[in-house]
Amino acid sequence: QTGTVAANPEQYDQAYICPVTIGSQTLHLDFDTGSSDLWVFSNLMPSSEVDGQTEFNTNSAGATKKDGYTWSISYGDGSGASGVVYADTVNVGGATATSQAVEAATSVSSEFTSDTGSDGLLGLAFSSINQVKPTPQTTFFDTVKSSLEAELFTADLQSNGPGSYTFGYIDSSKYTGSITYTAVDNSQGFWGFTAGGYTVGGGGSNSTGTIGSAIADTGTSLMYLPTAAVQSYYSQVSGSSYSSSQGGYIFPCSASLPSLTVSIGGHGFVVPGSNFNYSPTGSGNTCFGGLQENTGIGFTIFGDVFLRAVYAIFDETQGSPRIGFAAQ
Ligand SMILES: NCc1ccc(-c2ccco2)nc1
Repeated sequence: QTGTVAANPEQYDQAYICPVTIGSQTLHLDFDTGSSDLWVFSNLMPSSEVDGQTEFNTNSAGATKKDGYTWSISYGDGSGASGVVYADTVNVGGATATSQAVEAATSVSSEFTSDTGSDGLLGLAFSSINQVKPTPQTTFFDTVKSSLEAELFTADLQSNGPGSYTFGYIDSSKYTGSITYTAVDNSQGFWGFTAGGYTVGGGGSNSTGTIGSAIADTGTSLMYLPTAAVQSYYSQVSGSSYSSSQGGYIFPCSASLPSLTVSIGGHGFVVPGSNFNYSPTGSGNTCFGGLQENTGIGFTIFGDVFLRAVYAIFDETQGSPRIGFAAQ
C-alpha cells in the first residue's frame, strides 16, 4: 500500500498539520520526525485544556483500551502531554494501520491548548524513544512499513501553502536533479546524520568549519546550528543582533538575508535567504531569525526552515536507515 497526505502549514510555517483518520474520526496532527508518539486530544481531557481541538472519542466502537498502559512526554520547547493508550485503525492518506497505538491525552500543556490548529502529534522518529509504559509502542511508520510498497516516507514542506508527506513511494515530481543519500545514526532514536561545511551567501568564500552531527526534525520550526555558523551568518545581516528578550537573533524586517549552503553527502543544498525570515517580533519592525544557535539544545536541528528547501526521503529500504535529500 501507499499513502499521500497534505501537509498544511500553521501561521508562520510554525508546524505542518495533516489530516489523519482514526476509526471514524478525522483529526489534524502535527507530523514530527523528532518524536515517536502518536498522541491526540481526547474526551478524557478537562475542558479547560481544550480550545476547539477535535477530541478522539475513546468510547468509539473501534477503540480498544490497552489496560495498564500510560504515557507522558515532554519536548525540547518545554511543552508536554500525558494520558492512556488505545488501539484503533489509523489511516494516513490511504496507508492504513489496522491496529495502531493511539495515545489519548488526559492532560496537555498550555502550549498545545493554545495551538488551536493541532489535535495532537504523529511521531515519525524511531520507536526506540516511544514513551508508552510499561511497553513502548511502534510509530505509525513502523506499524505499516512492512505493508508499504517501499519501506520509506517522504516530506515535501512548502512555505505558506500545502506540501505533502508520502508513505511507500518517492514522488519524482517533487524534486529536481538527483537524490543524495547519507547514513542515519538512529542510536538516539532520531533521524541523525552528519552535515559538512557551510557557505553564507553565494560568495563561496565564507565556508568556515563543518556542522557535524544533526537531526532532521519536521516538528521543529527553525534551524539550529553551532554558534560559529550562526554568528557567521548574522555577520552578513546588517542591523542584526542577539536579543535576550526575544530569545534569539533578530534583524530589521527590511534586511536583505543571505542564502546558506550546507554540504550533505558531498552535495551543497541551498537554503534561500527568505527562509530565514521567520516572523515579526511584534516590536520595532524587527523580525525573528529562522536560524538560531543550538546552544542549550544539545544537538543541531535541521527543522522546517531547512526542510522547506529540499525534498526529504526517510528511508529504511536498505536494512540500515538512510536519509535522502534533493533540491526542489
Ligand atoms: N518537536 C515536538 C513538538 C511539536 C510541537 C510542539 C508544540 C508546542 C506547542 C505547539 O506545538 N512542541 C514540540
